Amino acid sequence: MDKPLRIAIAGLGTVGTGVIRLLETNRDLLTARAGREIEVTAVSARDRNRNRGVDLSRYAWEDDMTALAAREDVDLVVELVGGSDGPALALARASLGAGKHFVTANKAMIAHHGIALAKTAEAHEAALKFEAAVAGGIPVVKGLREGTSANALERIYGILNGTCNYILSKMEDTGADFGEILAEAQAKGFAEADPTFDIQGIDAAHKLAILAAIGFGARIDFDAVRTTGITQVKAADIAQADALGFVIRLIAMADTETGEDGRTRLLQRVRPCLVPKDHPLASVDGPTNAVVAEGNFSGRLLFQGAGAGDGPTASAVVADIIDIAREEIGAPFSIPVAGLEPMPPVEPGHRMERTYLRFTVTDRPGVLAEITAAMRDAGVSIESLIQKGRADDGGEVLVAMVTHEGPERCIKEALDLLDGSESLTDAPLVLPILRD
Ligand SMILES: NC(=O)c1ccc[n+]([C@@H]2O[C@H](COP(=O)([O-])OP(=O)(O)OC[C@H]3O[C@@H](n4cnc5c(N)ncnc54)[C@H](O)[C@@H]3O)[C@@H](O)[C@H]2O)c1
Ligand SMILES: N[C@@H](CCO)C(=O)O
Ligand code: NA
Repeated sequence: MDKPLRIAIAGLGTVGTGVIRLLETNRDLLTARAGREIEVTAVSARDRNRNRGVDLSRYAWEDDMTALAAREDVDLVVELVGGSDGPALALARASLGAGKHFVTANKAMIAHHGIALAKTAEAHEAALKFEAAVAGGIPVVKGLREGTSANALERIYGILNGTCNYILSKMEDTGADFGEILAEAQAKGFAEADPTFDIQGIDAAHKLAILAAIGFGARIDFDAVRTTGITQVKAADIAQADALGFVIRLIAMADTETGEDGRTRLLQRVRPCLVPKDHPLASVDGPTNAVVAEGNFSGRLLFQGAGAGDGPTASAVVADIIDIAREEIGAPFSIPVAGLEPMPPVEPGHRMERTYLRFTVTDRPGVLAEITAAMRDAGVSIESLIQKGRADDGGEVLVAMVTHEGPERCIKEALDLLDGSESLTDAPLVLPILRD
């Protein structure tokens, strides 16, 4: 048998502790699959004395995690700290620069610095792997790098944030308020250290940018992801969507089109959408994630499973370690960095969509006429419209509508016409309807 693969782990929180537990529990099976032993030699985290329920006494401890990269007894560094910059990035640069393989669950860092890190990895013939960074335990990075590699992909889309999905599906089941469910998701260990990354859609945007790069051969462009989170979604919208035959999910989607200049353009967006109840993504509940990839020969593929949590995320981290033990290095984004194409973003105004719109308005005569006139003037055709009762106190009521399919820019024009209207008491909510 080959020499053991010697690894160091930085970060011993939810995921780091899960990795240690998995390496211990499945030791024999991992040795057989990897073809050699996987041996932890050193670890680093903020607090040496915290009780994590795992025995760390056999491993060397480094207070400064960057020191792991310089250790002679380390072949591979695993980063489970988080943060796009700071110590995680310093560790990635130092490790790859020293020719050590590098495995991470850090989507923020890969979304911002993945290309530069992949270049360093290539230059030093080291592996850079991040299966756990996207959709936790689901092997979707591998699925796109290997499973769909024979296809031109038409679309990649799915549910990439477990916290938002947990909140939305819990709101659906219980009618409970947003805030208290977010606290539950935090307690269960799904949420990011700063949960605004989850609820504002930023975490899903990090993951989408990574998948788009792999799936479309694009240079990662995180700044081009058009991102809307779930904070504006009310329990009333969920009930309304239900009555219309939909659920609400935070959907991340990327596709491409050819611009007038002949260049391939990339559209990446994260937004809450109405999902028809018979769509496979509608039954994805709780912290589960799901990714759909549509290949020109494979047809629609659905990857589904746990997108967060210690066990599933550890499973993805250790799968990457096994690949490296087997010397399956590969290009981090499927093709060498020089081959990744810079793809300018699509301006999506011409895209055709059906849309759900919700207005919170003052309950007085003429309000509905004002809204429908704006729709008419902007060329938006209304498929159905619901006004929720009368407010007893003459206060606010909710007006919801679903439009026929039309160019996205018309919706924007209608909202611009209503901008500043004294009838609207809250910003309107616009939710596209996911098409099959
Ligand atoms: N929790 C999940 O379900 C999940 C799923 C997929 C990916 N991730 C990613 O995995 C990474 C780790 O997430 P987590 O949930 O385990 O986080 P966590 O907060 O539970 O653990 C982070 C660990 O890093 C250490 N750490 C943080 N800052 C440090 C610093 N400046 N110096 C030294 N040590 C430091 C902490 O002490 C802790 O041990 C993040 O990049 C996260 O986005 C998490
Ligand atoms: N905060 C992330 C963790 C998994 O990446 C989520 O909720 O999906
Ligand atoms: Na994954």
